[in-house]
Amino acid sequence: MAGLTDTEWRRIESPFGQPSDELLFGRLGETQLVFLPRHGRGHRLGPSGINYRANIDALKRAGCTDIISVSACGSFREELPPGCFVIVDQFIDRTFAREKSFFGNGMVAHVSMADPVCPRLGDALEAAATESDIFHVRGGTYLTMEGPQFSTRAESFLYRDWGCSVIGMTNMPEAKLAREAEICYATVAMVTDFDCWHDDHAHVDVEAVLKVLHDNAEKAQKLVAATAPKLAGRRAVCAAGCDRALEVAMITAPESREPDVIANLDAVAGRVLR
Ligand SMILES: CSC[C@H]1O[C@H](OP(=O)(O)O)[C@H](O)[C@@H]1O
Ligand SMILES: Nc1ncnc2[nH]cnc12
Repeated sequence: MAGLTDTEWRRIESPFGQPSDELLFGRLGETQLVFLPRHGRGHRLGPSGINYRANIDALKRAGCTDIISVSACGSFREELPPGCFVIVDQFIDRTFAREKSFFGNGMVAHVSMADPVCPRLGDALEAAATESDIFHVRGGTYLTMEGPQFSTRAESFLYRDWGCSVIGMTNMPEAKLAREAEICYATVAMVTDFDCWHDDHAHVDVEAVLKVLHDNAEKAQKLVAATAPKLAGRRAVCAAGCDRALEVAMITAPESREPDVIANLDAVAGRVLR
C-alpha cells in the first residue's frame, strides 16, 4: 500500500493456534498499522478454515486497538450496486462450523453484541470516504453465511426479505471475537455483485467478484489511508465501551475458573483477569 513505511512481516504466536499468516507491521504517517490477510497470502484459506480466534488474539497481542475489516460482499439492494462501499452497522450470523468464542467451560463470559460496530470507527470511515469522494452508504446489515458455496436463489430472496443489505462469509465470528477481545471493530463491505436475486444481473461467480475487487483495490487503499490519521490520537477510552466489554460479561465464580483456560486468555482478557 502506497505510503506505508517501516514495513515488516512478523509471526505472532497464539494459544488458539495458527493465525492466517504473518502480520505486516507498518506506519502510515503517525498511525501504527497492522495488516492481516484473513485468507492468508495467496488466498490459501476458505472462510470455514480461517482460525478467527487466532487472528483476533494475534492482533490483540500486536497491540491493535481498532480493527477495520475490509470485505468483499454481495448486495441485496438495488441502491447498493457493485463498486459501492457499505459501512455496515449490524450483522446476522448464519455460520455454524466455526469456533465463536474465546470463552467457554472453565471461564464463561457473555458480551453484548447489540451494537457490534464501533461508532467512532464508523464515523472515521464515513468522513474518510466522503473526503476521498468514494461512493458509500452509512449503515446496513451484513449477513454472514458459512459458504464456501454461494447462496441458493431461495436463500438470496429470504435474506432480502429479512432486510439484509449485503452478504459475505467472514465477518462473523470476527466481530464477536473482536468484542470479546475489547477491540473496536468496523466493516467496510465492498459490494462486488448482486448475489443471485437480481433479474437483470447474472448470478455471482468468483471471476466477477475478482474483477470488481481489482477495479476497487485502489479505492479501498485510499479509504484506509484517509481513515488512519483520524485514529492516530487514541482516546483514553472508547465512548461506546467496546474497550470495556468484559467488565460486565464474566459469570464464572473466581473459585470455579480453570487455570489452564485462564492462561490462554492472557492477551484477550488479561486486563480484567489479572
Ligand atoms: C471470492 S468471493 C467469496 C469470499 O470473498 C469474501 O471474502 P472476505 O470477506 O475475506 O472479503 C467472502 O466473505 C468470501 O470469503
Ligand atoms: N454473493 C456473495 N455471497 C457471499 N460472499 C460473497 N463475497 C462476495 N460476493 C459474495
